[in-house]
Amino acid sequence: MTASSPSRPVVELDRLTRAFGGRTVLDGVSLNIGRGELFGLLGPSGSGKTTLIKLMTGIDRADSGTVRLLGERMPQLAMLQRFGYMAQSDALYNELTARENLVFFASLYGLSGARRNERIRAALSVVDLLGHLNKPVSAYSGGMKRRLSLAIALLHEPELLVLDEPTVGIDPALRQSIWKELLAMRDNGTTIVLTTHVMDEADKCDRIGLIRDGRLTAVDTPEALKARSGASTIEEAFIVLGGGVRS
Ligand SMILES: Nc1ncnc2c1ncn2[C@@H]1O[C@H](COP(=O)(O)OP(=O)(O)OP(=O)(O)O)[C@@H](O)[C@H]1O
Repeated sequence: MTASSPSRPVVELDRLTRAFGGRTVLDGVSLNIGRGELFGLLGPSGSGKTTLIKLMTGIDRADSGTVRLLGERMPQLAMLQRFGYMAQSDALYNELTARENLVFFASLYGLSGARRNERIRAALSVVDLLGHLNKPVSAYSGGMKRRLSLAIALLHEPELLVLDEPTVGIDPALRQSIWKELLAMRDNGTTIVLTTHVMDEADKCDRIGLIRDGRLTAVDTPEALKARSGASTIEEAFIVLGGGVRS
């Protein structure tokens, strides 16, 4: 299979291990995610979700194991143009306006001219920030900063989106419209990997990975996880299948 083979998984994680100060935080995580899949990582606080996302995107390096995104071995700087990443803490320039932030990231992604302006408007419209384009980010609320971070991740229409808690701090109406957009992108073939604590969001994913103490305890569709655990909700399935309760 070549790196760009359409049948090759978009995300390939093989036996990833990561320890901090002698404490193992990820313990042999292997996972494949296919093209056009919406995959949710669900786990209690401290279970290793963000660490896994950081290894996936090349922000951090595994102690052992390998990561391939879109067939390419990570970490690799050139890959930044091929996926969109939204970190848990917003990586924004506070002294710049939203537009200036977007122009900066657009240049990193190689977007310019009319196409750049068109993509800036489209991404801001998804997160309902068009009316705040020229405000400095320092005047944004926490939720607005999350929304701008999401717009940056979507800016270059990447074939893979990796989103760490994308809807935290976002009100329910906008959360719903963002989910509509995510599902539409998935339907158009975008692969999406996200972390969430919101059970009804997990239910919307094609597959969910339950993570606890740095291990994937179950990976399946929401329906199959519920059936397997005899639960009627993802929340119950999560507890039965070793996801534990969020501390
Ligand atoms: N750079 C680091 N140095 C030391 N410990 C770390 C580091 N990064 C993460 N950890 C530890 O690794 C564990 C997993 O953290 P991680 O952020 O991946 O969890 P999480 O599942 O994303 O949690 P949350 O849902 O609260 O964001 C935690 O115990 C955390 O304290």
